[in-house]
Amino acid sequence: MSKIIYTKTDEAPALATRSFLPIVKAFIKSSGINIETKDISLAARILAIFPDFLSEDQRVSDDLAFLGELAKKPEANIIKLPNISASIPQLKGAIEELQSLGFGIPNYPDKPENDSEKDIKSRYDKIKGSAVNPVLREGNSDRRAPKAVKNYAKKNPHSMGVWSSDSKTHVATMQSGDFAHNEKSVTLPEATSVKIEHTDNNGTTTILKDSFSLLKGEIIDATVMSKNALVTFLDEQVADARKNNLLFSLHMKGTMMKVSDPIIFGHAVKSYYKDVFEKHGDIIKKLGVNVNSGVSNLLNRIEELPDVKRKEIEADIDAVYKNGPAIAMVNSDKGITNLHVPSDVIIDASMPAMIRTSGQMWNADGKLQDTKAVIPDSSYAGVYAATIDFCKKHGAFDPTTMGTVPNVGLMAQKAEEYGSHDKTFEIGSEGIIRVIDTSGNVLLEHTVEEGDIWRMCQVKDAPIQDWVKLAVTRARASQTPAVFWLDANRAHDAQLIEKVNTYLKDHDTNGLDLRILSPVDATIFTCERLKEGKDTISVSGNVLRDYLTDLFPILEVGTSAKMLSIVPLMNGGGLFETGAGGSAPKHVQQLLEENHLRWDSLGEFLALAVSLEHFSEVNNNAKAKILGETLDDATEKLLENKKGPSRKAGELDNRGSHFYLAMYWAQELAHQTKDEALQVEFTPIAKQLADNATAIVKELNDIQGRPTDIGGYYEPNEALINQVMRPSKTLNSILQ
Ligand SMILES: NC(=O)C1=CN([C@@H]2O[C@H](COP(=O)(O)OP(=O)(O)OC[C@H]3O[C@@H](n4cnc5c(N)ncnc54)[C@H](OP(=O)(O)O)[C@@H]3O)[C@@H](O)[C@H]2O)C=CC1
Ligand SMILES: O=C(O)CCC(=O)C(=O)O
Ligand SMILES: [Mg+2]
Repeated sequence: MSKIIYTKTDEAPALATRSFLPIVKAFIKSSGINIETKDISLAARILAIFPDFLSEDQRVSDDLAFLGELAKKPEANIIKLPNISASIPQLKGAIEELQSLGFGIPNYPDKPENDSEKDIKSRYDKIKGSAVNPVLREGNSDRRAPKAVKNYAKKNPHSMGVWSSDSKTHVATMQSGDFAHNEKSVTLPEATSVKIEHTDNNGTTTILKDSFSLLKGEIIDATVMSKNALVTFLDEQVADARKNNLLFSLHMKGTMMKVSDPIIFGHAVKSYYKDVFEKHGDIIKKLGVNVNSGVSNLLNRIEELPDVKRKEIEADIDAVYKNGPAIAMVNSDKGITNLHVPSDVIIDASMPAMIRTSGQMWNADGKLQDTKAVIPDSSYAGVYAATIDFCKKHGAFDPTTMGTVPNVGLMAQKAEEYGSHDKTFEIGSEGIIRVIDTSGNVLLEHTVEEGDIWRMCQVKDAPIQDWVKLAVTRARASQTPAVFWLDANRAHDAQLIEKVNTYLKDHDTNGLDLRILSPVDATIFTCERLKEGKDTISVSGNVLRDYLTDLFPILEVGTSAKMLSIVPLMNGGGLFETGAGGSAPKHVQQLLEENHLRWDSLGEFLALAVSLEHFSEVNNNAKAKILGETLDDATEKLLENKKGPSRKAGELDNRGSHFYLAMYWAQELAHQTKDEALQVEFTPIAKQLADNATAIVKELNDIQGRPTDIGGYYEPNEALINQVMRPSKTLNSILQ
């Protein structure tokens, strides 16, 4: 019999799991549904790849590999919570914590000096960045705001910063020399294998990637970001921000684009702190500073220097801030800047948050200020530029009246840019890069210079067919116009457009409003409709899937955590993601400081309901269907009664909202009449929960306002974390 797999992840979602999962288990126990937990936290993923460094009893199974295989099977039913996509500083933090707990795992070698270190680094690099989602996502993406969520937002709008037409905020992006402008693309007429070669100016050829196979109909593309063009662009933007008194901010995806974007981030660090790097270049080099990990790496490394020298460099860093431009802050109280670590400012969440806040970001004085949003590659920057222009012209969107933008995203089987890590290279020397097939044909070729970033992407044909089908299905089911966000002038998109036109013919599209528009035109079209209260499905590639499923939800309902996020797996299984947002590290901090967890598990409630529905269909289990339906009703009631977590200690938090969900769920089960056994089982439970509501909420709120301890960040202590997340004796005993 199949089961539901629940993932254990990191940070706020993992805390929430300790409170929510016991409730779920108690509710489904009598219905013949098995739930099993798989640990894909950063810590578990590290331990899983170093069995040879661990004692027998410390070893853990590779749950991610297991789930990756499961995702390809029809019986898959996985509830996937957000996990950390680790930047190098986070990875090192996790390693240090695990070592301090007695796990003998090796350090991360920044510059491996022998084969053993190379092996260690390559193992760690597989865990780095976005390493979970691409493995599990064996299907395309269907993300939308459920009606109940949308209605709640209309009645209880979140705050929206006003937009004025004289805002100086703007997007700065490259006009040439970037990935967008250098892209080349072909569709393969037949299956083949290709290798990637670099030939330098002396004719010496190096294999960058050995032969790997490609399928018939697969679209491949390759492109290059010129280092010189990038550095010139960044220098100009720093100067322009200074001149116009704008905050300098950089927005990119250092986690998902884990090879290319940290390099670009490093160039931005060097550009912004140019005076420091010019004056102290030798020492910085000697210290082995890794700029790609952000300015925090420089700050940590100079700690090793004698006081006088360290103070001199610190003074020069301060001078950079003084001479400007001012830099956007992640946390102005703690002096954490936009360039501290590459994982703090992630474009999918950072740009929408800024657009929601009148186009402003925080400066060092803790005040909001107009911003230059630097998005080096121009492939998708125009979407944000067009949204900002729209807000300047029409003012901020109004959550009480605006429409909604569901997304159908092409993402299966590591589609497009997000699958390019193993084919991305920082170029060592001037020359030519070629993608060559087994017959010696050159499929793609670029002239490159030292320091350029070259990458190749693929998207297979079957996922494209599945994506087109999903788009038509959603357009039909919701009777909503759907726009393919594809740019006929972009090499990759031009190939994709041909396929879209071909595969649309496989479906009945009669009466549907389906269009293909460039991302900028699609933004304008969608925003105009959105403002008028009309809905428009965005059908997009993998990067825009990521960007748009934060952009519109954050504007519409305040956070992407409230999204229903389904991945119908191509082999028939279901992957149910919980919301579209991340793991919000600052929520953990608040829990530790004041024992209040403001993480909202709404996305998890929605995901569990669809997972139960899927379970019922696959296993012919009528009870699972009822559990799913009643859970949805309970979620709606939770929204109506405003029992989501508050931001303030002493008020209802994540744990309290779980209690209310449990109570409403029990009440719905007690009221339904389709299954008598469930009704009989849950009637007394509903009564007990309701009778004890005041006491339970008091137990859950009274403990707040004081620091608490869970014994670790990446690998918290199980006993402590369970205690902290389940503090109500009354609730625990009812669940029992
Ligand atoms: N699917 C996955 O596994 C994903 C993982 N990530 C990872 O998450 C981490 C943080 O990413 P980041 O870009 O900061 O994005 P987050 O979504 O974690 O945070 C952005 C902001 O959204 C709000 N928010 C998000 N989720 C919730 C929730 N459930 N309840 C309440 N508020 C919420 C909070 O804002 P506010 O202050 O306005 O309340 C939060 O500060 C990174 O490690 C990233 O790689 C990111 C995206 C998806
Ligand atoms: O996997 C990740 O790092 C983030 C995923 C993400 O942001 C998304 O899918 O929306
Ligand atoms: Mg995202």
